[in-house]
Amino acid sequence: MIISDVIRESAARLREAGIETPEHDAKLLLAEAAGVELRDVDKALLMGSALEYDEARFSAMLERRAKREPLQYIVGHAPFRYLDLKVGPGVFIPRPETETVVQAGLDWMTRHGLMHPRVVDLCAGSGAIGLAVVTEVPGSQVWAVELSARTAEWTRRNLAETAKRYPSIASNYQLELGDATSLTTLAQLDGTVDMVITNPPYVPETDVPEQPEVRDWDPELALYGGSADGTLIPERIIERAFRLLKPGGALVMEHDVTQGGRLVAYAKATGFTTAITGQDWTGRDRYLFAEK
Ligand SMILES: C[S@@+](CC[C@H](N)C(=O)[O-])C[C@H]1O[C@@H](n2cnc3c(N)ncnc32)[C@H](O)[C@@H]1O
Repeated sequence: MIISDVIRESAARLREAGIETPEHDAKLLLAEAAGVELRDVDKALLMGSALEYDEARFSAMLERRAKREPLQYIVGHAPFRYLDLKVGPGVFIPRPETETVVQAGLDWMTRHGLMHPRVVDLCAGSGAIGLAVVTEVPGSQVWAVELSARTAEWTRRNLAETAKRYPSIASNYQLELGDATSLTTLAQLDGTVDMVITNPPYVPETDVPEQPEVRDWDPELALYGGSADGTLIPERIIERAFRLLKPGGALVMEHDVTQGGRLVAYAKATGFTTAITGQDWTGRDRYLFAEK
C-alpha cells in the first residue's frame, strides 16, 4: 500500500475514535514504526516514495492510540525543552506549559547572575524540570523529590539516559523519594536554596479532565491537588519552598488557570516579599512567581 493510503486509512480509524489530530498521530506512529523522523514521513508523502516500516508494530500502536492511550506512552518518549524523556504508564507526561515555567526560573537565575545555583524540583515525575535545569545551567546543583516509587523509576531512568549525553550531571542531580510537603524532606537544605521550581498536582477535584488521555492514563497522584479547588497541595508546597529558600531566593510553581489570585495571596501570607502570577504562551495565568 502506498504511504498516503496508509496515512489516510489510519487517520480515519483514529478520527472515528475521537482523536483531534488523527493525521498527525498516524504520521508520528508510522515514523516510529519505520524508525525515522516525522519529516521523513512528510517527505515520502510529498514525493510519493515508499517507506519501509514494521507493519505489525504499526497496527498494534494504532490500536493502542484508538483506545485513547497517549501518543507519548505508545512511542515511549516525550520532548521537553532540549531533552527527550522516557515516559510510560506510571509517569506524568511533561507538558509544554511547564517549559514556560522552567524558562521563568532560568531567566530569574540569569538576571541575578547566579554562578552555582542550588535548585530544588519538588514533585519530579519524569524529572523534566530538574533535568532541564541541570543540563541548561552550568554549575547548578539540583535536588528533586518524588513521592511515588513507581514514578521515581522513570526519574532514575531519565537521569541515567540524560547523563549519557551530559556526563557531568550525574554528580549534580540528586533524587529523593519522599513527600515534598513534609518538613523533614530535604530539611538539610533549609535556608540554603536559590530557587524552587515545581509543577505539583493541582487539578481541582471538582474538575475531572474530559480528555481520556489525561483522565484515564495520567497517574491520579500527579493530577489532583487534594481539595475541591485543587490548591491544598500547592499551598503546602509554598510553605515547604519558603523554608527551603534562602532570603532573596525564588519560587516558581505551575498552577491551574483558576488559582492565580489565591496562590499569590497565600504566598504573601506565608512571608514571600513579592508574589505575582505568570502567563503561558497563550496568555493564560499558569504560574506563581514569588521571592522570599
Ligand atoms: C503534575 S506531575 C509533575 C511532574 C513533572 N515535574 C513535570 O512537570 O512533568 C506531579 C508529580 O508529583 C508527584 N507527587 C504528588 N504528590 C507528591 C508529594 N506530596 N511529594 C512529592 N511528589 C508528589 C506525582 O507522583 C507526580 O509525579
